[in-house]
Amino acid sequence: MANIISLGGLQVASREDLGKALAGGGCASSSCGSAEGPADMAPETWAKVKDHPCYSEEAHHYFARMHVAVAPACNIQCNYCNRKYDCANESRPGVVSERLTPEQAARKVIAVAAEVPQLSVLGIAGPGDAAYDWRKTKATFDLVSRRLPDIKLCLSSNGLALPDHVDEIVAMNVDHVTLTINTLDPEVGARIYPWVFHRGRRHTGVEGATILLARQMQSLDMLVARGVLVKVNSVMIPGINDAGLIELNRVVKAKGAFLHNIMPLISDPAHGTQFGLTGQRGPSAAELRAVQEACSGGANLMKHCRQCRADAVGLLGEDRGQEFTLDKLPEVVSDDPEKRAAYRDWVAREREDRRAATAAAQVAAEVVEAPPLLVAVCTKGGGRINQHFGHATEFQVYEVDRTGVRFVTHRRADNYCVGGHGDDDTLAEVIRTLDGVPVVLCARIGEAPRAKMAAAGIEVIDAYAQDYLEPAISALFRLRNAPSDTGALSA
Ligand SMILES: C[S@@+](CC[C@H](N)C(=O)[O-])C[C@H]1O[C@@H](n2cnc3c(N)ncnc32)[C@H](O)[C@@H]1O
Ligand code: SF4
Repeated sequence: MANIISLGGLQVASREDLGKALAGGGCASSSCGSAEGPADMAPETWAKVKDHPCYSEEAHHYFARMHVAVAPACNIQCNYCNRKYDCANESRPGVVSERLTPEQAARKVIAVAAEVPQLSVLGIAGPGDAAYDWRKTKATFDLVSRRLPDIKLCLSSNGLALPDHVDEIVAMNVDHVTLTINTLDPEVGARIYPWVFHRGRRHTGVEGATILLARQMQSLDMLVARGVLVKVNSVMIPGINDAGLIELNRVVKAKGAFLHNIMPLISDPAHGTQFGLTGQRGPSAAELRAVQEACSGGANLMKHCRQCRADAVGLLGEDRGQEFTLDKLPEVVSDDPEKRAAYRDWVAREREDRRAATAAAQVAAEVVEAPPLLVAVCTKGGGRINQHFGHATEFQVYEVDRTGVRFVTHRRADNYCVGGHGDDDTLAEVIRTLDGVPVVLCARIGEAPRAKMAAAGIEVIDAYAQDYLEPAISALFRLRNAPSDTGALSA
């Protein structure tokens, strides 16, 4: 088993086989395109983010992250958070199946790294606060970095305790930190944070929110000054902090944040949070998108966040955490860095091909005069249309026009197909999920669900099976809007 590589259910014996298995068709490997990253990003920054699934949308098609639940304690209370330590079935931040000691966590990371060659990042995102529960965070990072020096370390914090540990964070080579900052206004903060605990005292209301905000700004400044890439998370809470998010985006950009992740409040009475119990709703997809669009020109936005659990394992959008619970870990774990190195090598060549194919398709699409089109794709990784429609638990939505193909968002849907049989209720849920998206690209679909989708006004196309996402979407756009004299690709 030492050389087996698995990706999204595929198991292959070598890097070459992995390429073939994922590619099916599409481009052959070549060395065209540029490995330097996006034109507007310094090469040294690209080197830090190119394999980080949260910091690069492109990377999230190839690389996996894992969180270990070593930091249960928290120094503030957020009205949207209820941490659960033994919960297997809720998929939201702050929830884990089991808390781990640093030693258990290190054993788990080594076991996952040996099984999942896509693993590139270890994050500590609670379930409490990684900077407040610092001793355990640091012990875990120390153990893991000694055994797995190629795995990037990152952490997530509300910022209150973080200034006390910035120098240790830098010394440990943690070059990605997520700070949650929900508002610049302490009056608004008082409606989100009932209390904060700082320097041995509990502070409530505007006083607590003022202390928290000052420490968050200090954390951001200190991290940026030391060259750490900062992602700012903001939870969008309609009627409470939404009006201030555009200004917040402007300010964190001015202070040097690398990314801003405006994410929807998850609120359900069953979660037992204060907001869930008082009926505070989360934003609709349209409300979230409107704020994100209004932020254009400000800090770059992360739009591919899956708001994962504090013990998530795998590619974003898949959670393999239950495969790696403590009871399933071998007593003695050994690493296989060769497998990860081979995988990264393969990804580098794949990315070159994908970029070259995207650039060629873009040139062809530039002639088209047509309004933008939204296209959903079914993918299980690798940047390709390689998933059966009935196996998709989420759809990735792109917008295409003559200027190019842009990732917009993902939309979750229940898996309607179990054992090859469609279920009408779940198909109806998929149709609701895809509201406003007229086309889906997938690897395969049965005739019955295709007809039902068509009756709902959504065309599902499997003619681009195994192709890279962007070139396929460009080709479709061109086909739909082909100038009459040029003809078009056929789908
Ligand atoms: C569980 S926290 C752990 C890290 C740290 N304590 C913090 O708050 O940044 C991870 C992220 O989940 C977010 N989060 C927690 N509960 C949420 C909810 N109900 N809806 C949306 N985001 C939530 C937090 O705001 C934070 O950005
Ligand atoms: S700071 Fe993080 S862990 Fe603490 S209550 Fe808020 S969301 Fe939960």
